[in-house]
Amino acid sequence: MTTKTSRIPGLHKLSPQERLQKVAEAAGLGDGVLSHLGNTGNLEAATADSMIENVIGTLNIPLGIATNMVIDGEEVLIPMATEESSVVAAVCNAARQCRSTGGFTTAMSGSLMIAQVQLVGVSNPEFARLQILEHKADIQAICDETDPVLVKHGGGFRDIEVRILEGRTGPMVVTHLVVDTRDAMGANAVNSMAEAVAPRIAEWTGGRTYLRILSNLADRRLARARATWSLEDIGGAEVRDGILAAFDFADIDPYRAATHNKGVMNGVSAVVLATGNDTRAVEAGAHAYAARSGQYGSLTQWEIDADGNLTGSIEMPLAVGLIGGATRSHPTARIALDILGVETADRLAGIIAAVGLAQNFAALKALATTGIQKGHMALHAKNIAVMVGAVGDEIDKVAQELVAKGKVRMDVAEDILKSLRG
Ligand SMILES: CC(C)(COP(=O)([O-])OP(=O)([O-])OC[C@H]1O[C@@H](n2cnc3c(N)ncnc32)[C@H](O)[C@@H]1OP(=O)([O-])[O-])[C@@H](O)C(=O)NCCC(=O)NCCSC(=O)C[C@@](C)(O)CC(=O)[O-]
Ligand SMILES: NC(=O)C1=CN([C@@H]2O[C@H](COP(=O)(O)OP(=O)(O)OC[C@H]3O[C@@H](n4cnc5c(N)ncnc54)[C@H](OP(=O)(O)O)[C@@H]3O)[C@@H](O)[C@H]2O)C=CC1
Repeated sequence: MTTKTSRIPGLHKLSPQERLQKVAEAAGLGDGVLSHLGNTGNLEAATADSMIENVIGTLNIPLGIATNMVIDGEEVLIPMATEESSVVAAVCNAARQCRSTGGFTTAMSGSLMIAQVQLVGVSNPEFARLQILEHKADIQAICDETDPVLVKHGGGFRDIEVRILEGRTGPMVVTHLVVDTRDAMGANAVNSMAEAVAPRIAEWTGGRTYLRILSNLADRRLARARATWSLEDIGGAEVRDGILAAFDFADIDPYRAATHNKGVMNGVSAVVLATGNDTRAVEAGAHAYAARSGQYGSLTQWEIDADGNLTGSIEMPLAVGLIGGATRSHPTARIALDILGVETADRLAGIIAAVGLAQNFAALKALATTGIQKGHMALHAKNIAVMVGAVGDEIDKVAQELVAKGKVRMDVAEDILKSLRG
């Protein structure tokens, strides 16, 4: 299927239905595709159209529930939106194995976001730095006037820090506005503040300001979670030592650390997405934080306690909100937040950190024992069955036979389906 032309002037001015017609003409889509995209499920086309641009439909991702989680002494059901099999099961599995020790304990470093204002064109950056710091009270007043609603909710300006960076184009003086954004992720609030403060910084220093935007390295908004897995619950010292060796590997090798942290993010991104938060913001923050020492490493830490049990901990930036973004506008995200029963963004961040830790435990345990394929592929078998065209009852039948044969492959699935259909 080739597209006739990608130049469709004014597409954005049409309704989703009209756009779909235009795209169908340009891309040569059939009636089946039109009715498929026309059915937007539980996200109404009008709502979707108010969320992003040039909407022609919606993409449904499964929403699963992870069970067994006890977080800060409370039982919590975790909604997870993901396209990947075994991710939800892995969290259930890890959480089940630390219930006897009380589950997960979480904490937040605060709900502080950083906005950066880049100043260039000053020949005396050290001098400019002090000029900016002297205006802390003015900066506070500008920031708080910019978002009185945030101030009413107990947030607002907290501090500034000014850094001097040596760039290829010359020195730059970078002002960090540290803002408490309470229950919002806070991008819009801090971006507005940075834009309001920037002309004044230029005025005070005689330089020129360019970028005025938040930093996704939200290291003043760290979520922390920890848990203990007893030797009895995990299956003995050999399993523990395998998990420790896996962690050691991740912490010294970026090739392994990337995969290790991908496992953590399987859980983190699934809850971030389910609650209508910004997955890219959280992912960028997580990976930048993992590389903060100069070498990319593990987001989690694994150790042995005085009794020989396995302890795990995680610390990562988690800029998520209960207000703003799609958290309120997407009806399913609102329901996900209700299922979690969270009342503050801090609580949501702590839960997400706990899910990341659980996810990492399950993956490392599988990797250090049976290997990832056994559990993961058994659950992926249904996907394979669908890929080869199984429908209805056939899906379970094909999947079960794939697992029984120990060969979860498309060619094998095709053969099984053929013989099922006689
Ligand atoms: C897959 C399991 C859970 C099987 O694990 P198992 O021990 O064979 O399962 P089980 O049948 O003995 O059940 C144990 C518990 O697991 C849960 N469980 C079990 N099955 C289900 C299911 N269908 N749906 C929901 N929950 C399930 C459930 O809590 C269950 O307890 P129960 O409720 O029965 O009392 C295990 O092998 C596992 O945790 N594997 C890890 C899977 C994983 O990490 N998947 C992510 C995708 S791979 C990846 O992207 C990341 C990676 C691996 O590359 C990261 C890295 O390298 O670090
Ligand atoms: N680099 C990045 O990560 C960027 C991300 N984004 C996007 O920004 C969005 C998130 O922006 P965000 O600023 O959180 O959302 P919003 O601006 O939609 O909502 C936050 C605002 O809600 C109001 N508010 C009401 N009650 C509260 C409360 N209890 N706590 C805090 N604020 C409250 C505040 O004031 P008021 O009513 O006055 O607004 C606050 O500024 C996401 O969609 C993200 O994708 C955008 C740009 C860059």
